[in-house]
Amino acid sequence: MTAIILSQAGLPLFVTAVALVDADGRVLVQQRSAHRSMAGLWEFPGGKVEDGETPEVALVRELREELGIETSSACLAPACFASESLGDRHLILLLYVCRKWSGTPRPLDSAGLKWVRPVDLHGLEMPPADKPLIGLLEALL
Ligand SMILES: Nc1nc2c([nH]c(=O)n2[C@@H]2O[C@H](COP(=O)(O)OP(=O)(O)OP(=O)(O)O)[C@@H](O)[C@H]2O)c(=O)[nH]1
Repeated sequence: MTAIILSQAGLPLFVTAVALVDADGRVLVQQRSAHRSMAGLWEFPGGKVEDGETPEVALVRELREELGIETSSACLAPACFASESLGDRHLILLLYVCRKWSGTPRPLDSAGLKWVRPVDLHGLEMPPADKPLIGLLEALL
């Protein structure tokens, strides 16, 4: 059982993200653009869960906004999560796996996209919260 630690600033920050997996077993990552925190790092597409949203609804929205693709909650399989301090907030990062969507991903809100084999995620510069997720994802895919 994992305890969720509340920061003094309030509730943890819930972020929902996805490993889109293609027919060759590769995973899509996007590069954070220059104007954002952690610029240049590679991350899984996704974002903050807004008030009134489930993590799945938020992820469907984020994939439309960030990549221009369509999927549905039923196509999002919960995979693993990370629990990491961001300093002033505590991040809970929920990672899903998705193998079914329509459209071709485009970098609508990032500096670029690339498809990588799960083992090659270890060689990418990713946010600290993502590091423990890589091995878990490798074991699942
Ligand atoms: N989408 C996504 N966010 C991640 C990952 N790993 C990770 O630490 N995060 C963090 O989760 C938050 C996601 O917020 P967001 O994508 O909705 O918004 P944002 O980048 O504009 O946030 P910002 O205010 O930190 O710049 C960011 O603080 C981001 O750094 C990841 O793999 N994917």
